[in-house]
Amino acid sequence: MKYVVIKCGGSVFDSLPKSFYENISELHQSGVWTPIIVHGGGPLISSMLDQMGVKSTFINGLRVTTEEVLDVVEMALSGSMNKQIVRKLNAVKGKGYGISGVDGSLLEAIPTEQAQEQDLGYVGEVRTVNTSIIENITDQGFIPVISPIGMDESGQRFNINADMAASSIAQALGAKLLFISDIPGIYVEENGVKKTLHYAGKEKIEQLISTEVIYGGMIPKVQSALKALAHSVPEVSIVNGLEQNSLVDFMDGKMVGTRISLDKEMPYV
Ligand SMILES: Nc1ncnc2c1ncn2[C@@H]1O[C@H](COP(=O)(O)OP(=O)(O)O)[C@@H](O)[C@H]1O
Ligand SMILES: CC(=O)N[C@@H](CCC(=O)OP(=O)(O)O)C(=O)O
Repeated sequence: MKYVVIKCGGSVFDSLPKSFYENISELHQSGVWTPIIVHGGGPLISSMLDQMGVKSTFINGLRVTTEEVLDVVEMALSGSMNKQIVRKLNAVKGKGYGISGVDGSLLEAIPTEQAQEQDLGYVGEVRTVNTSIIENITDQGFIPVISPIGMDESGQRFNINADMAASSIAQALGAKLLFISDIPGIYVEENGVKKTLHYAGKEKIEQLISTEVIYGGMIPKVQSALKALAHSVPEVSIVNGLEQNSLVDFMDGKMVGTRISLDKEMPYV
């Protein structure tokens, strides 16, 4: 089976058009590609924490996660966000099947190195993806919709950045990986003019992080993209979910958003 992991960012979720879900459903029905949705929900978590008067901070794009924050993260992601996406898919005759990384121990997690070094609390990364859970769902004709909460052997939950979770799932399946976000790709500024890169190689990305042109939530996104490419993921792009055909164009191999690569030069231009 040929999989494509579609990571849907919380930044753009509220604005995604119905056609976004129709495109995923049509892709699934075409029978060539099996989509898997991995979603975030950072803005919803932040607003729920705000309402509760709990302060929340980020270090290099990762949320410092106490036990109290973890409760809200799980509610927002595995409850609200996950079910909203399933409903939106099902409303266009897609066959969404919501599952959290905890269910069936889909995402076995360990604390990230950064969590240990910088006191991020319960921030995890994926150690193992139990792909049989995904295969069972897709074999039954469903589109898995996955929230990025992981668990270790002792039952401890971890908050996993959704870009990192999507990358790990794509690596485990050798799937294509598409990041849907609220920007048309990676921005750079040249002579005071902001432009979007159509292509970004590893060296360029490292330079953009070190010069802070890439910051915040874009850091784990590009790092996850590079890690995926180094581990059997054939293609990774970042696209704007608000552009009508971004998913279809990506699947057709057209130039859309920013294509990430390990190479300095774009391989096919
Ligand atoms: N160089 C850059 N180009 C584009 N966006 C960037 C860049 N550096 C940081 N960002 C920020 O990254 C955000 C996307 O990451 P994030 O907020 O985590 O979104 P998502 O919820 O879609 O994963 C953009 O909205 C933008 O504010
Ligand atoms: C550790 C960490 O930062 N986890 C993220 C999980 C959600 C997420 O990644 O959502 P987006 O894709 O919308 O950014 C968080 O708590 O916000």
